[in-house]
Amino acid sequence: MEQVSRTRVRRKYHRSRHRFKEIAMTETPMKILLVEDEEDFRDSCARWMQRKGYSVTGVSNAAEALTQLDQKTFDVGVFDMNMPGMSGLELLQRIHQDNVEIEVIMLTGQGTIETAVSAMKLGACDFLSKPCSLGDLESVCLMARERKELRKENKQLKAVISRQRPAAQMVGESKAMQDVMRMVEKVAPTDKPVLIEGESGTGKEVVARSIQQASRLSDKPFVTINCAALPENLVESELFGHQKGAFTGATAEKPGLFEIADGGTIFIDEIGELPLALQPKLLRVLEDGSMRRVGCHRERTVRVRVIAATNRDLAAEVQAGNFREDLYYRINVLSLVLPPLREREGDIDRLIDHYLPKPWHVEANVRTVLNRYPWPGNIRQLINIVQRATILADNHEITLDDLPAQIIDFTNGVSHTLPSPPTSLYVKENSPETPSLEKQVVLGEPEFHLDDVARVHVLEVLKKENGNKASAARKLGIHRRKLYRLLERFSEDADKQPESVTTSVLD
Ligand SMILES: Nc1ncnc2c1ncn2[C@@H]1O[C@H](COP(=O)(O)OP(=O)(O)OP(=O)(O)O)[C@@H](O)[C@H]1O
Repeated sequence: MEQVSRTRVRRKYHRSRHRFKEIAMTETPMKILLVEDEEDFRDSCARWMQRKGYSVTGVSNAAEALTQLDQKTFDVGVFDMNMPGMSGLELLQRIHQDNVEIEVIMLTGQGTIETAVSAMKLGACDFLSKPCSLGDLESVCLMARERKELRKENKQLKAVISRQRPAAQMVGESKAMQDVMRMVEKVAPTDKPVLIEGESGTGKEVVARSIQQASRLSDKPFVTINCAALPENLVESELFGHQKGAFTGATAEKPGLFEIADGGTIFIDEIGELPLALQPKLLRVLEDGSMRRVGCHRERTVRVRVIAATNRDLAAEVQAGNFREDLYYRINVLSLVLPPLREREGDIDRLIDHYLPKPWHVEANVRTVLNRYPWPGNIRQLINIVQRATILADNHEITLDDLPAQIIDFTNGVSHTLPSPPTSLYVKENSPETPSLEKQVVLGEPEFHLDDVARVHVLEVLKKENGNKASAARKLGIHRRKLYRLLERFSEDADKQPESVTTSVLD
């Protein structure tokens, strides 16, 4: 037994010696609790480990060990099996009961299989038969410490994953939403990729979560990534992970979201923003589950269900050469199109009631106004307006005064002449005489363009934030990059407009 144990330790030691040395040098010094009643062995062992740069606390019995464990945290405990009073095994049992986070190595005098097996059953991560070389002891301590780090990382990842999984409640009884809910039920049980299309704020992520929760992978990880929220160069390492040293700043290896989601679901939001150069890599993982971390040659295989979302017209992006056609067909096996809020009859009131805290009330005329507004920012915008109103209003009653000017003005223009949203809106040139942007919305033209409503709203918010794009993006509930893109688009549109229809805020 002794021989087997030593050979095993040596083999592991030589295999990973180099790696452990690296860890030992780069991380905080390993903290070891050495519980050993033989004073000579304890002292020489502690001195040797300290010389190696580890922090060692040596005690002679289990009671002292428990006192130390009460006061400090340790990475690794080295417990002698046979000690007067409480044995090493009993000490191990005790710390197991108390949920102390420490990896334990048992030192056995006799080296019998039985004692080693009982120690492992009680949660020890390794054992060594005495007498043992200090080199072997160091090696098993380093392995134990690595195990502790991995456990910690695993816990953290699980915490991240569960935090990302709040209950997804889909409110909506309109015909349009009932159709969506039926589709969710249909697509959920398959493992096929799903593409969710819809304007910003229509609930694409909520629908993705509902699909995951109704699928057989509901108890497996659900991880999300928003391609628009990350700089291009980070998207790859977030999705696929990286090796240590793969790029400047990659100080440690890191698993990607595909590995974290292995066995579960990944939700790729704003997939239309995925850099073209990365698209073949996503295609591969969709085709056969194979992928490589950035900077690593080793191929890994994962099984992950992909749900993607976009608020762009992906088919048009394919036409424009911004999105690969083969990837488009791969992710578009099952697709769902979310209707904008203005097309969900009856849902605005339901959503107001859902997001309005008790005991708040909304005056009837406020509901009328909110039902007429076209909601370019969809449900997200409606939630913001409701929350804003509850901050401004008194006596738990929301009145017209508590709504933003752009919403009131919009409805004022239509209330007595048009029963539904106006047929056209556009922005006039901004001159010293012209009133605020929201007042420049001109109604009654032959066509209704939602883009123009969005432009007025976005520019108004930007103006209110004194041109500060970061805070305007926060106010709008969109990412800064999205705001830049919108401004770019508005600017292009403005170039195409007759000269009198430009927006000076863009300049
Ligand atoms: N059917 C719904 N019922 C209740 N709340 C909803 C519903 N759909 C969306 N929401 C809420 O609206 C907000 C926006 O939803 P979500 O983030 O899913 O939209 P999105 O389409 O993914 O937006 P983006 O394209 O900007 O990422 C969230 O707060 C979400 O909880």
